[in-house]
Amino acid sequence: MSVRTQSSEQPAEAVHRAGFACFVGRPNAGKSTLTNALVGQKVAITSNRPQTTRHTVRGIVHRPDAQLILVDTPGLHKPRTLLGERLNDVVRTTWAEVDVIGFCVPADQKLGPGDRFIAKELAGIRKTPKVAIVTKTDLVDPKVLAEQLIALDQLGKELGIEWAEIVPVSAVGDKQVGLLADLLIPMMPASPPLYPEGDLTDEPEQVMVAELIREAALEGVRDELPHSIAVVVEEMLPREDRPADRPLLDIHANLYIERSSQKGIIIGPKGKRLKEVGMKSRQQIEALLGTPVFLDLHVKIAKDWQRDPKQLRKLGF
Ligand SMILES: Nc1nc2c(ncn2[C@@H]2O[C@H](COP(=O)(O)OP(=O)(O)OP(=O)(O)O)[C@@H](O)[C@H]2O)c(=O)[nH]1
Repeated sequence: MSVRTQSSEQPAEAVHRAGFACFVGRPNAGKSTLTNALVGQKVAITSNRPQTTRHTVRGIVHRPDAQLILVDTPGLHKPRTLLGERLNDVVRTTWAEVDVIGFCVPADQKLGPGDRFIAKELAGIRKTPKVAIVTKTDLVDPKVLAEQLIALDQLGKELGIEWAEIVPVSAVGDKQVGLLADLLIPMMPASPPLYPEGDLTDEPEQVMVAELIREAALEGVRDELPHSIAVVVEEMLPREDRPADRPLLDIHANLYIERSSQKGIIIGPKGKRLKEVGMKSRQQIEALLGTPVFLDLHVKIAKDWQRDPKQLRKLGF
């Protein structure tokens, strides 16, 4: 077993490389946080609750000799609803298309049935190289980390997966994140840059804005409304008749819930909660887009949207 540490030397390469990598792992494994750390900016929303990520968000790591495009997929899980099935399809399609798959396992939790379920699926995808990544190494001592690295190595042998690398990282502690990029880049095909320099994501702005609103809306009510919130940005338009040095972007968004009984929770007493959601997400959107924003946010009921194909399509799934 070879485990990578910072001291490993990488041979210099003259050829430009560009390609796609995706991180997989059970919910809460730290995939979104790792994507953000690699890209150096918040592109995927994170939370301490599983299954936050619904959209395939790409982050782009730029190097003089390479572009590494990260595809952040939702966690693969046993489907209970139509939404669950769709999400799993998205995950498998992504796996078949990328140049390398990073299998993420948190250092602070023993390998469990959830990890095995995903690893077994991975074993079935023969062509794509796989890298095992132990995340959140800042949470454990070296002994526990070593045990986790060995467990991953053994899991690979048991299932017939040959890990191209086994890499421990801490996205929060910024340990070995750069090294991970160094290891993934040589696995990319020789290719000119696929995105303009400086682009960090190709996710449409409206989707990222919707995700920021959803993240703010979920805060504090996850227990009551675990997966019942969807957000659609209906319109984003620069306000007319504004002087060039004082632009304002008008954003109209709808926040969908499944039942009228959930409305009170989202809006809060005298609309206080919704106001806070609006204020908080507006600040994040302004930081993301670099322009002042007027956010017009409405709560709507889309009855049982997670089970209804028509509604799912409308909400972008
Ligand atoms: N201490 C520590 N916590 C981390 C690290 N990486 C992620 N976390 C935390 O772990 C939780 C889950 O992280 P996410 O990045 O949202 O996990 P995910 O795998 O994308 O989760 P899903 O979207 O549910 O699939 C969050 O509370 C993170 O702050 C790390 O390197 N160290």
